[in-house]
Amino acid sequence: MIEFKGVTKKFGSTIAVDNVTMTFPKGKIIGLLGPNGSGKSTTLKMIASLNKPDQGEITIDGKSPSKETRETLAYLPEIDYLYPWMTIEGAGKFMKSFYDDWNEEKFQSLMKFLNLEPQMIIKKISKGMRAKAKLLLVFSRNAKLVLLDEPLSGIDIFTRDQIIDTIIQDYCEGEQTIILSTHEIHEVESLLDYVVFMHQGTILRQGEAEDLRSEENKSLVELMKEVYRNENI
Ligand SMILES: Nc1ncnc2c1ncn2[C@@H]1O[C@H](COP(=O)(O)OP(=O)(O)OP(=O)(O)O)[C@@H](O)[C@H]1O
Repeated sequence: MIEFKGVTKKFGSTIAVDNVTMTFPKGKIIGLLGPNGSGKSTTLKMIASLNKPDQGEITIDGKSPSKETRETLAYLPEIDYLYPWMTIEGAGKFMKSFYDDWNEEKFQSLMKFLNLEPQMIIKKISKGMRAKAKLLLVFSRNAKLVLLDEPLSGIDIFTRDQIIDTIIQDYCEGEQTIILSTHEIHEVESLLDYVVFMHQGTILRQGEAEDLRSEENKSLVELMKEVYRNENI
């Protein structure tokens, strides 16, 4: 379980996350949803211990984000962080040297599933392939907590389906927690157990996807449109 208590993060005069108190439940696929600039990436970076809150406290199973918690989580950043000169296989070896939870068997089978080749060089492959390579490196670890920042951004619909299939392929409900940020909820609606709607650094609404759907008698896409319409977005 990840808890935020009065968490604020500022960049100069911009308040990226504004006094947020909330809980991300364990063992679920959680959608962190919201328009551009609502604070999704900053939230994920603070969980990944890449940014520190200016105020408040974050705990992951009772521990503050640190080098130790970072080693047990897998984080897919929005940016292209892969070394351009590396091959897919080389990138795998690189990650393997860092993480004890690396699963070589999973790496090999997922590489085939994603139609990636060991000798492909990162700088020579397409953007969609690089997105798949990033996902390959994240899901080749047996991490209990997976943070995916905009995994579908700029990816064509065929590759999107493959990425969604990868996310659910080995997902073990109750054991692994996946938090994924996106503003493209229609693509991931069927995947999500739990949703958090963010806007201007605050949480507008959160809850079990099923409960929200039945309470409101609406799909999450319709609900999201309504939530943000009320905020005049
Ligand atoms: N390193 C930074 N320096 C300055 N401002 C930042 C930095 N990171 C985020 N911000 C600002 O904080 C606010 C929240 O940004 P954040 O990237 O968390 O939002 P987001 O919901 O992930 O947006 P997007 O969907 O566009 O990725 C924005 O106004 C952004 O410009």
